[in-house]
Amino acid sequence: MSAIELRALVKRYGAHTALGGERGIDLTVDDGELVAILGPSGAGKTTALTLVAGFEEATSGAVVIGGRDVTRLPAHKRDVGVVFQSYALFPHLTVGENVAFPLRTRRVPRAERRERVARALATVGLPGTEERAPATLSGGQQQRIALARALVFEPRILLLDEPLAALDRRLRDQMQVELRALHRELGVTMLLVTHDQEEALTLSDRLVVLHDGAIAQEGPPAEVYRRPANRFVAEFLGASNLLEHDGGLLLVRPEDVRVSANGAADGSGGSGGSGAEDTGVRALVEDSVFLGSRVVCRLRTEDGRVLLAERPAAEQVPVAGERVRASWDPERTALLTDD
Ligand SMILES: Nc1ncnc2c1ncn2[C@@H]1O[C@H](COP(=O)(O)OP(=O)(O)OP(=O)(O)O)[C@@H](O)[C@H]1O
Repeated sequence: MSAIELRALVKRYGAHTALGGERGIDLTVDDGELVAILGPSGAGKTTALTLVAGFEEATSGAVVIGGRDVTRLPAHKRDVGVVFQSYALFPHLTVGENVAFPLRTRRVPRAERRERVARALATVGLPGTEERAPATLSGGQQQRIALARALVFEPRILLLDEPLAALDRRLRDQMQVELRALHRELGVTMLLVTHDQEEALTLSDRLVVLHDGAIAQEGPPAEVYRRPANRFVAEFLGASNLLEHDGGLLLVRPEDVRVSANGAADGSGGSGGSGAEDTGVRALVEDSVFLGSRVVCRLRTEDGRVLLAERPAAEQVPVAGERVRASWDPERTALLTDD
């Protein structure tokens, strides 16, 4: 059964349509799935979550949770846990009291409360912190407490709005891994909102790209990345070379651009050899930027176009001023037609 269903969902604020465009949003999230909603600022991501959570009421359409129409049901009756970017812990309450909060409002008896709080804190890797004040914890720890608070009443669905945005890069990477592990362990359905494409690609089973309140594309992350429906999706998901081709735009991801010394035979080494020579172009290396494990080269083709190539730093990488040949496997490209 599907965990969440959005049916022709629309939210307007006055004359402004925040979500739903002309036809409304249709989206199904399966039981136990982790779906990421990705989009730029103002795309309607938070609006979508607040409608599922019940913090705002839909203008039209329906929200169905576990087969039940909850469109007009208040938030606390929806069996949905929510985690926001700013951990929003109550500063005057201890960690234990913070996590116990949803159990209190649900009138769970004291002894059971204590047990479930301890379990939730252990789940997020912070056992025994009940008596601490939130202010004595790091940002990452506070975010884990917020997660424990959302999990403590064992909701069927967890909504996460930019849950890692306030954390620094290293902690964010670590928490991404932990969130995935938690998702696997608990089997809870997760709907996550982010504007960070890497986070969405890393975390989700399925990706929904929002643009101006409408779904631009949805699908498994690798598929959306490799076969974007249009230019907006292609560029939003990562660096893109877009080349005019037969009345369409040919997408070549920078990591698929091979660079070899000018004039050298291309496609050697048995990498499929499917016509790589046909797509090879001569270019000048304008710049070569070292990124640790990778190097990004900006190439200028003979007809004046810029081409980005991203190569593993372990490879022989060309330097600025070098003349090279750039090529790619046609099978690794996608033709964008609907722009
Ligand atoms: N309470 C509100 N009143 C009026 N307009 C609103 C309200 N909430 C959101 N909007 C508008 O609806 C649109 C979608 O907003 P929303 O917050 O859902 O976008 P978002 O994709 O989450 O963006 P961000 O990544 O910046 O949070 C925006 O144009 C926003 O200004």
